[in-house]
Amino acid sequence: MEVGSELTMVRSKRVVLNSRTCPADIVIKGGKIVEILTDGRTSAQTPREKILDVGDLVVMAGIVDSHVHVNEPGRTDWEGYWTATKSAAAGGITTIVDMPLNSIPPTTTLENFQMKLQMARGQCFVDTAFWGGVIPGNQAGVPGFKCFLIHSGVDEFPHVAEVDLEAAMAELQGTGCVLLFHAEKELERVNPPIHSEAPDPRDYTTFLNSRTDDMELEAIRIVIKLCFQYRVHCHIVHLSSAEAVPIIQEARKAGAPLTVETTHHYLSLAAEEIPTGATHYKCCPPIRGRCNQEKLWSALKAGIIDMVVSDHSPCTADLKRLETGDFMTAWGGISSLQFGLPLFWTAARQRGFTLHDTMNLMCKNTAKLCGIEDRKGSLAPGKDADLVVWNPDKEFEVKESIIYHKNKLTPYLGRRLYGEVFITIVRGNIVYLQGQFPTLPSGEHILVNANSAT
Ligand SMILES: NC(=O)NC(NC(N)=O)C(=O)[O-]
Ligand SMILES: [Zn+2]
Ligand SMILES: [Zn+2]
Repeated sequence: MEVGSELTMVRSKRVVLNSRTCPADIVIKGGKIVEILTDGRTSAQTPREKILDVGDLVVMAGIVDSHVHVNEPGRTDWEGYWTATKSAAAGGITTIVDMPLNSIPPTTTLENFQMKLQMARGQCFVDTAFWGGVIPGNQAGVPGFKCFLIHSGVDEFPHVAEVDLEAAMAELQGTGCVLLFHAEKELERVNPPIHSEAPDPRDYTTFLNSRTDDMELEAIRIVIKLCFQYRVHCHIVHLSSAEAVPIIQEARKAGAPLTVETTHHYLSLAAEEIPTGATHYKCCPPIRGRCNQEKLWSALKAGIIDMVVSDHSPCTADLKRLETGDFMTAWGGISSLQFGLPLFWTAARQRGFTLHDTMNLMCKNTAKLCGIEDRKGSLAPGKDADLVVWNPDKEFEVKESIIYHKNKLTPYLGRRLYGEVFITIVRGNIVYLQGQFPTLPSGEHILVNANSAT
């Protein structure tokens, strides 16, 4: 079986279905799943050609990573569609959803959106969807939105004030669209800590103390208030502080249309292990302590956190300031797109999470957030034949030679992970086969609209 070929059936002894993991034949036609045959059933449609039998390898719905910064156009040297979607394919991710910032121009107008689509065309190894962006004054209608309550890290994507949010949410009322929040807020410090001498910027705790839990908590309180006030689906991206879990839980119990994600960094890394000057670990909100990490895992297990994404946010190596190790001026963002599944699984398998939980947290719920669950995120007749074939029991090392995204600078270099991806299939096409890629990318561009995939 060679890369690029269009399959007609995938057979495995371990297919992750909605209710169980079992032997099954997935019959594919025209890029769609037409039948899933279990319990030894065959059907008249069982095809005779292009059958891929993967034996005991796990077959799961392709991952939908709803939080990826592809910085093309404008900062393609940070990350572009070719390298980002190649990295996604190598990681079993069959759809990425591109954030509206770090590209120049940002996706804050329909015209800028058209430009993004143009740049993505013919460069995508996997399907690519797009979020729009809300910044002060642009409450124009674009599908699905992201906004910041604190400086975004790039000047061309300013953060919003509550008054901007009120306008945006009034515009969104009744549209079924979701508003995503980078929920951190600068706080006036009544009596700021007086330091005898300036804290060392190379020391991770200096950065950690500049992005405290209460900055997330205050921002999330505002999101919850607006969520109730306007009854618009609000989504908190990359939750880092577990201190916010109780108020999120309480708001959801009270019926707030609120969802929340966390990222692989907060689940796999802890402040205590970040070396001095290791600015490739810098992201906003920051990676917090081990105790916080355990509470995030508990919230994930309890279903209070709905999904796990990468927040792949690369930049050029120089912006990471590794030579000075200055956390305060280094770019905030971690590269990790390709390793999401093994990162999550390596830790989750020890905490009693199942393959089924993994599919829910990384495929089904993220597809639902983006309004593309009718065609992505789980295995069922009628859905796109997006599959990842992987071995949960196979350990491998993150080596620079296997990293496909542009910025090879990731905190996970050298780490040994469980869950090697072998084959990635997008709409019936093999787009990755153990280190090989098709000559022509096959990804298509999906407009993210909470109402429908167009
Ligand atoms: N401009 C960014 O890419 N920001 C991102 N940076 C992080 N997470 O450190 C983000 O998601 O906020
Ligand atoms: Zn963010
Ligand atoms: Zn982000």
